[in-house]
Amino acid sequence: MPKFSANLSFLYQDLPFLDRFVAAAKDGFGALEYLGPYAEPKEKIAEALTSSGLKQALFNTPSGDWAGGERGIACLPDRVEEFRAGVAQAIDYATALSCRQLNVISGLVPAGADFDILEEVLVGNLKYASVRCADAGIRLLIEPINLRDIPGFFLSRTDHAERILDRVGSDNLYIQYDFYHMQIMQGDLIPTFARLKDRIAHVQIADNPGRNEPGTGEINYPFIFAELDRLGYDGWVGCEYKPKSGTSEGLGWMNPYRKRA
Ligand SMILES: O=C(O)[C@H](O)C(=O)CO
Ligand SMILES: [Mg+2]
Repeated sequence: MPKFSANLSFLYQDLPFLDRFVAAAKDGFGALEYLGPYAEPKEKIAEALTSSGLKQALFNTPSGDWAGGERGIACLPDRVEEFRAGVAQAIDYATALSCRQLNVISGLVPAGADFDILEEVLVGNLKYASVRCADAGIRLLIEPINLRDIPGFFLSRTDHAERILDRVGSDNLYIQYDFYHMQIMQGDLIPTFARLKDRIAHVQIADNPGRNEPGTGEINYPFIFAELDRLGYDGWVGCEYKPKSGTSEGLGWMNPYRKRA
């Protein structure tokens, strides 16, 4: 049976951030995730997590000026120091929240930049971060993201993610496989997942087009959930979608997967 994690950067947007924790628990999620916890002190987040009774599945390492349009800094040559300081901050928060996974957002390709140099920087940063995370008992992940939603994003395909993993050469670096992004970029969702399953530590879902709830578009999620079970995936399934009309109201798709008392 799939285990669902509520992505609080997408769900419960009508509630203040820390109130989303209990709302997710009430709706039957087992864990939560979000872009980053850094706007709040870690003690406050730990308290909200404890009150909710949920697990912290994952969050991203600091990803630059998100509101200003940045989408990660890990491939940017002039941001290496900032990236590495961010890894320390992320590990500090993750340790306080008993969170065992951190995701790295690669960054946008700057105009005129040399792609090989950016890849070199990303590989160096991931070598550094995968060791720091391993020391703290945390898995490090990278996520390919579709180029329609984020034009110019550095990492958009699984074959590129595989090459990065090979080049980093760490047994503590994994792929975050977001079915929505991969439907847009590649299709062939389950064969690709099956081939890469030992390298995938976290999956995320949303339907396409629209990035709304499962069942609102072209992706056959009942089939995907059954395949995740059949293939022995036992990680969290991150619900990273834009609810069409209210988070709780739109959770009907989850009913077949709720544990029966
Ligand atoms: O947007 C996504 O798919 C991500 O998972 C993310 O964390 C930021 O872009
Ligand atoms: Mg995602």
